Amino acid sequence: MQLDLFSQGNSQAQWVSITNGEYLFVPDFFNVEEANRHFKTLLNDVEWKQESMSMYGKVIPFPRLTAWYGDNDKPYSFSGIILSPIQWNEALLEIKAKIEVEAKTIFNSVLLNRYRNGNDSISWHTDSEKELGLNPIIASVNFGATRKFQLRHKESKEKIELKLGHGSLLIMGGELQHYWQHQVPKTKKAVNERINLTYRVIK
Ligand SMILES: O=C(O)CCC(=O)C(=O)O
Ligand SMILES: [Fe+2]
Repeated sequence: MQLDLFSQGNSQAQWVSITNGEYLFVPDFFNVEEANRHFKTLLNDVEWKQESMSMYGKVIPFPRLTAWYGDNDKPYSFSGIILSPIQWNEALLEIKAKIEVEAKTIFNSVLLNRYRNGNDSISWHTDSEKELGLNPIIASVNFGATRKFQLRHKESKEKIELKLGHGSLLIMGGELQHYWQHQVPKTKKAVNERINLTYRVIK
């Protein structure tokens, strides 16, 4: 098969077509030195918060730390909470510039999740808030521990599992957010911290 290098980003990864969506996975998008540097910087420099949500009159802390950065001040609603972005820092802009080439998309915000151990997780959901528009491109960057990322088709219940490791990039596109839910399940294995960044375009 002939690769059309000019129609691609800077890696040679291929988009994978699935029923009702597509994704591109680049396991070593950042080399180890870059990934180590970003991981350390993000652990220290990001204003990590313990957010919580109210359900049936109870306050339930999210099983992870979060932060929301971006270049506009449109508030963003997520899992029942409203987040206002903090202005970009240097590390987040450096990562943004690199993934924009691959995604052929200019992002204006990023949601960060910090999974402190195997007990931290994110349960089944779609990234289909109306601020993201139709068929959003979402670029997910991973540093630190490898965790399972699962996709599940809403109708057929088909499952796809990826292991998102240190320095990897996963871009989701097409109709994927409308037809597939995703999660990072808890694990009983001893796992170190992991940081995930999902770059998004808020309309
Ligand atoms: O941590 C991950 O890989 C996924 C995070 C996620 O799905 C989200 O922030 O919406
Ligand atoms: Fe998500």
